[in-house]
Amino acid sequence: NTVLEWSNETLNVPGRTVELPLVGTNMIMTDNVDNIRAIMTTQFEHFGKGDTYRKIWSSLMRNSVLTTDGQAWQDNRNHLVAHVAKIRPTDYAVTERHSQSLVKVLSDGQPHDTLDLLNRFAIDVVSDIFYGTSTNTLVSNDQSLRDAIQQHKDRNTWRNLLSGLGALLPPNVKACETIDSYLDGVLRNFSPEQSESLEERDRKASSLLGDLAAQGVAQSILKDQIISVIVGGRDSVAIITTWALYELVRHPEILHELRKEISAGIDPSTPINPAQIESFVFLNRVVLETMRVHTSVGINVRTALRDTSLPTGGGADGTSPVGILAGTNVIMGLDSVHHRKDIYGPDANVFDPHRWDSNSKPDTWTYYPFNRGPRSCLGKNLAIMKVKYALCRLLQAFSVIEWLKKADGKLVVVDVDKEPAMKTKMAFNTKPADIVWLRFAK
Ligand code: HEM
Repeated sequence: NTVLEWSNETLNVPGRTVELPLVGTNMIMTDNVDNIRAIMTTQFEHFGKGDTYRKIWSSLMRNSVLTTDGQAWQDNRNHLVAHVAKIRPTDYAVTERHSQSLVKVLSDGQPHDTLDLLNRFAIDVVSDIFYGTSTNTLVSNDQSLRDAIQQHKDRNTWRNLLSGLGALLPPNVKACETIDSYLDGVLRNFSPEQSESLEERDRKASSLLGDLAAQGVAQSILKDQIISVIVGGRDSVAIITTWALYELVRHPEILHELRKEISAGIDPSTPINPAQIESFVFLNRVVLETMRVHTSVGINVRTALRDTSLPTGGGADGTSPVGILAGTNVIMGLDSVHHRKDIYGPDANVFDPHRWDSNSKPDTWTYYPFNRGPRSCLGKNLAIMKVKYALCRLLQAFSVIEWLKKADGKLVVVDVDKEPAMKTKMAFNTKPADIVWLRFAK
């Protein structure tokens, strides 16, 4: 649970680039922004997810945009771009519906595993938007899909850590079958004509799945696209919203300021429209700061697809180019950049949305919650909308939010002034190391 602190300390050398002495694999770690820029953009073709990652993760993410490189990746991205990169007006109504389900579940006065509920919220919204039939995990007793994705990730995180050896180990076969049978069911039951209303029929027909199916795209490619929006659109939204709530509870004065902005701008009984979300300047700063302090892909790895070099970070003074052999794994310490004191100042580790008061547009090469360049997040706009929408509705619905922790087998309310900060763990994404138990009250 200290991987982020470790990466930041380890990189505190001239050139901020180090070779990690691991047996059986070449590994370089860097948070030098010139090197990150090269990997993400100027030398984009030299680096990719690589064969080992694909062998391990295709059991969950198939041959989708999330696992492929080269032409296969480009083809996948082309299938998705028109739908995933834009927000349709109906997406707000969908997000409103699932936000209300979230509020309902949280209204029982009990502490909840916030990340789990927000994962369910996120998957319910993306399934509804991209193929018109929500997983409805927030309201259903059947959590088999959620459990299968989790079990799959838990096993594969270990396989990933073992790198080439991990690729030889089997994935969680039962979880694979559950996910595959879910995807088959989505395709089998997809029928816009049988919708209950004209609005629903049009929404399904013009969705990602409706559009690709109408173009005659093969079934296995359709499954690749569906799983990429489910996996891509789930964890990060939940992680960022969970960290935002956690930071708001720990900073009552910021929570108060945000509540004021939201309550002056929207009515709890009418859906929130795009202009209203756009108008919330402080909400934007809270989300920007949450994604800086708690980057959901805080460590991102690329494999060199050929012999190449990084522009800087080598030699005694850290300014020479660094030779990179094909197959070398290069770890980008993105969270580490976000905590660099030479970039963000002496208070780089402090959560302070006001740091964005005079500069509400982050610098491209020192702020990367969504990556940069050709492989940046396709769902960025939707992601930000979902996070903001959920926060607005939760803060409107509940006037009290408490953070609880387990002590002697019981959950007790935390004294936020005394409680040490939550650690971050590495598990596919970078996320809270412990369960974030929150209790909401009206
Ligand atoms: C706050 C929420 C989100 C964050 C912080 C986030 C962040 C990221 C990051 C860092 C990547 C690059 C991953 C890599 O290089 O391996 C990525 C890729 C991607 N994201 Fe997101 N994401 C979020 C939400 C979403 C949503 C809602 C969708 C919608 C379906 C989505 C779809 C994708 C897709 C399809 C890719 C793959 C792009 C490619 O490889 O070409 N993301 N995201």
